[in-house]
Amino acid sequence: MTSGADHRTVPPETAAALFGDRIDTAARYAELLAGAGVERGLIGPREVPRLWDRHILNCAVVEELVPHGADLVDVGSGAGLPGVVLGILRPDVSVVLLEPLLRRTVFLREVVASLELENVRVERGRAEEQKGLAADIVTARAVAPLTRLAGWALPLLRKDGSLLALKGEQAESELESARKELSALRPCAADVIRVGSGKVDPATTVVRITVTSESERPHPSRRAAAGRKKRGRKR
Ligand SMILES: C[S@@+](CC[C@H](N)C(=O)[O-])C[C@H]1O[C@@H](n2cnc3c(N)ncnc32)[C@H](O)[C@@H]1O
Repeated sequence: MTSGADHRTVPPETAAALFGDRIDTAARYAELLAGAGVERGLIGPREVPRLWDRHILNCAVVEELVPHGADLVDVGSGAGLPGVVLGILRPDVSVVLLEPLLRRTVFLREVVASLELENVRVERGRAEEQKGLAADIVTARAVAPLTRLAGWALPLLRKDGSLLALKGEQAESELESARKELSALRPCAADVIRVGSGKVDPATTVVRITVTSESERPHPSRRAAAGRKKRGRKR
């Protein structure tokens, strides 16, 4: 994959502070997004001047919520946000970029190879169809409404693992209206946090949903059957 230097993708000072010795790799990713990413329609041309502030840095600050050595699945990775950014910043974290669309997985594979990201791999598929993935962290940005997203992500998580959904200003109200459905999916705790204050403006809003039990909540019909069985035994 070729990439031309583009003055609009020169990293701002805040980027150097956040990425440290990974800044050159992050800058190459910005060039790939602005070049092949735009040419192939993975990112809109109008996003190029705000690639760093609105996309890369906004995703990078989520890094502080990712435990050391975590297995991370980025659902609906698209052009690699936030998964590629987190993979660049955190070589200790194993990242799976999960994306159903062929065109996007081709781009993602080229990015991973070009940036030599040994801790990142690409899986083509839909989140709700995954059987073999087990994660400590699932990330998602601009993929689906919270309840649908949680329905896909919570089964992928180990106990104490978290879904980190990057959301906009409506995060609190979205979470409040989703709470009942969330607890029916799997025992979990949820909150809204803002990360990166002083590093990005505005700070990134994340809905965090943490799985609090090993087992999945049984399907209501199975719960009813189990109840009948128990009552039957007493008689
Ligand atoms: C609006 S894009 C966002 C891409 C990227 N996360 C970002 O913030 O730029 C939504 C992405 O989710 C993917 N997607 C849609 N349904 C999905 C599913 N069921 N499982 C996994 N990914 C899905 C789409 O193919 C698309 O790449």
